[in-house]
Amino acid sequence: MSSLEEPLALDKFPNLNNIDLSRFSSSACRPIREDLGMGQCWIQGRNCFSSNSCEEDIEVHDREQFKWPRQTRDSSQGDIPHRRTLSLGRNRMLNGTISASLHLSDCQCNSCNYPGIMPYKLLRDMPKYVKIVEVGPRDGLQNENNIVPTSVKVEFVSKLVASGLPVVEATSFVSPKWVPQLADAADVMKGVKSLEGTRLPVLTPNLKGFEAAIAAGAKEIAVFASASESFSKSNINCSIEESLARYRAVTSAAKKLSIPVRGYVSCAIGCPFEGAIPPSKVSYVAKELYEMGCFEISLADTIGVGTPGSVLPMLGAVMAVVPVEKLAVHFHDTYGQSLPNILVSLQMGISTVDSSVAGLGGCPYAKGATGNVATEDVVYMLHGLGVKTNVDVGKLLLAGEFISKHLGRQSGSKTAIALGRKKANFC
Ligand SMILES: CC(C)(COP(=O)([O-])OP(=O)([O-])OC[C@H]1O[C@@H](n2cnc3c(N)ncnc32)[C@H](O)[C@@H]1OP(=O)([O-])[O-])[C@@H](O)C(=O)NCCC(=O)NCCSC(=O)C[C@@](C)(O)CC(=O)[O-]
Repeated sequence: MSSLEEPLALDKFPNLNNIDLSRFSSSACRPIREDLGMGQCWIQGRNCFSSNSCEEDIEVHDREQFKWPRQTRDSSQGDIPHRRTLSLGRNRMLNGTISASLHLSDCQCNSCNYPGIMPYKLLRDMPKYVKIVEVGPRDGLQNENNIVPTSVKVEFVSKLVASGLPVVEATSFVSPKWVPQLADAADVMKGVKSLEGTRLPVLTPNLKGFEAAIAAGAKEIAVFASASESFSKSNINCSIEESLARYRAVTSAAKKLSIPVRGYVSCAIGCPFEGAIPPSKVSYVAKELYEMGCFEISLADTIGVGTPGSVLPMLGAVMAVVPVEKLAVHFHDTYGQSLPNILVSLQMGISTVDSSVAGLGGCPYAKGATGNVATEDVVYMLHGLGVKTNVDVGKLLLAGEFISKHLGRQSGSKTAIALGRKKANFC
């Protein structure tokens, strides 16, 4: 049996912490100081002594004016136990696009210009912890043709909570005429409100929804605007400006009750009606939501058309107006681009990721969009990178298995399918 076919114990996910990255480096550039004749090179370090001095390069970069503010993380301000320092990274705007040039230690001198530097360059800025916002019970079930019984929804949320997910979006207080799948929101809240250890926000499109959510026991809510006029009209029957006015009323009512409000920006990359959405439109809506009091802004690729090439400029534009530690990303997997998009988002400093167990999801008002990126796949990637999530993978798989069984179809998570196959082989 080859090593790839051997069962991978859940606590033994491939982890970059266990990989000796130095084996990727050229013998001429080792992770220790060496006199190489031409000078000295220290692959991890900030120093390079040679006639083509790296220190000169570093000084030049240090003096560069950043075109958008590079926010530093402060673990005392939030739940992200990770501190990022400016000395480890920089971003540059070149010809209107983002150059994610991650390290001051990138060395252009003759003796250091080796591909071996890449693993450090790309992975050193990874957050130590990523907060996963599970949206399956809301984004997932809002798009199902068959209405899922309330008792199944309650058990589904309970299983997700048991897996250690820090946030599970439980349901939506929207018009039942618009989304009949979630018409039982108040009953779902009744069933889950005693669950402890996980935040259980709900979506509210207006004051009516907010009041109903609070009456049902919600302790946290989310509002959802769009960067596309046409999608705003289609999804919530009003213009972007009208929606922002509604959300100001909601955030102001929430503030009086000390209810935290999360804000979504839908169509952050593309719109099913308008096509590509300019980053400036996304940053405008994100800034408005942030300024009205949303504690976190989730940037949603509603129809899943983004690639790292379009996600980076969008993030760059938003990071100019909203601190990076207040941002989350929300990818649908229509073109299979979610994981690379998440990876570049982490490299840009984002450490909150929305996902949906079993890859459930989609918006009834965004035709052609498929499910969200599967939580199992995100967790597998993060754990593989050595990033903590506090999620128990075994229990997460059980939650995914539970809902997939109920819906009568295979999970949309590649990780769940692969690990399920392994389990079956060894039973
Ligand atoms: C916003 C509205 C209500 C406007 O809908 P409207 O028809 O313009 O509303 P209205 O104010 O004219 O009221 C019409 C009726 O709806 C009732 N109503 C009004 N508000 C509520 C409420 N909150 N809860 C329950 N009922 C409500 C209201 O009382 C009235 O009842 P009637 O007098 O006819 O009996 C409607 O368009 C709606 O509910 N839209 C929600 C659509 C939705 O949930 N879409 C999916 C979620 S967003 C999403 O998926 C994107 C996201 C977040 O996942 C990120 C991403 O991937 O992009």
